[in-house]
Amino acid sequence: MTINTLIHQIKRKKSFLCVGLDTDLAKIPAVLLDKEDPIFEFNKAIIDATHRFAVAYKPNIAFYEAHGIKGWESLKKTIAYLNRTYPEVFTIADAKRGDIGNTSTMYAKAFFEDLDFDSVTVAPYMGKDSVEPFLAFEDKVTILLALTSNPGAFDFQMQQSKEGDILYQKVIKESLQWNNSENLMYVVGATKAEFLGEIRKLIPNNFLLVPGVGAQGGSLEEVCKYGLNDAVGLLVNSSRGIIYASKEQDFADAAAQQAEALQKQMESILIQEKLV
Ligand SMILES: O=C(O)c1cc(=O)[nH]c(=O)n1[C@@H]1O[C@H](COP(=O)(O)O)[C@@H](O)[C@H]1O
Repeated sequence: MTINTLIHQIKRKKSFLCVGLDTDLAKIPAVLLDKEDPIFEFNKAIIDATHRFAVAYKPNIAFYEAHGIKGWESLKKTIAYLNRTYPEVFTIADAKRGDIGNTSTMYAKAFFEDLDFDSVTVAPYMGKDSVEPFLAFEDKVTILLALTSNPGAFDFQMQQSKEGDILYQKVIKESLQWNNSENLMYVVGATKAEFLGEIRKLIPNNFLLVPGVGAQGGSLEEVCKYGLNDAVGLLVNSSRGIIYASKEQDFADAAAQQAEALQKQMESILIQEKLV
């Protein structure tokens, strides 16, 4: 899916919600555990219940890899279901990959060709040659970690060099020089909303993937205040806050209610900002 199609979907659904599929067997309803593939059954029910309110889905690959071949099969079935049933949604493989060039090419093939995700999250710290193999897929989107939501973001990303550059800002500035940088999105944690104004000065047009509302305590209003641009420019992710709204049989309805509540907040902000 192109970024223009994503923008069209955001305006149509009046939502920039991304639902995170961080599916944990210890947290899903017990009734599903007897099924042949509980992770897929859970994901399918969540997707069917929430797709009206969301424009993107983001399976976090760790939750699948933890179960070996069976987990990878659940992931394959989930992305195939999304692509077949809801081709209008944007899909994100949250894999946080990046390695020497030939290895990155193989990661890119895994997520873009074999699994056919629209995008993948990539860690920038091995530099240009580790990211360009992802950018070489011109019809796909590479999502670079800029300023992450976790407390450890201050360990390295916020460090200032002698020349005065802050590391996450250097990552953004340098990456704009790379081939096909128009296919880049950036991760900025909702817990770091106060930095979004500065970030928007560097990248007024790129989309930002913003995780950290809900369970991590980030505020949607704060994120929108500094992060919105003329094309909306935001995908705000919530995982646990939506998918684990109930551990009972009503889990899908409960997830839909949480997704709808976020969508309604987004809709009123979009209307207020005259973006829809
Ligand atoms: O790349 C990400 O999506 C990501 C980056 C970041 O800075 N912080 C962050 O929480 N994430 C991911 O976003 C999701 C957040 O989940 P919840 O806190 O449950 O909404 C998890 O899958 C995280 O791995």
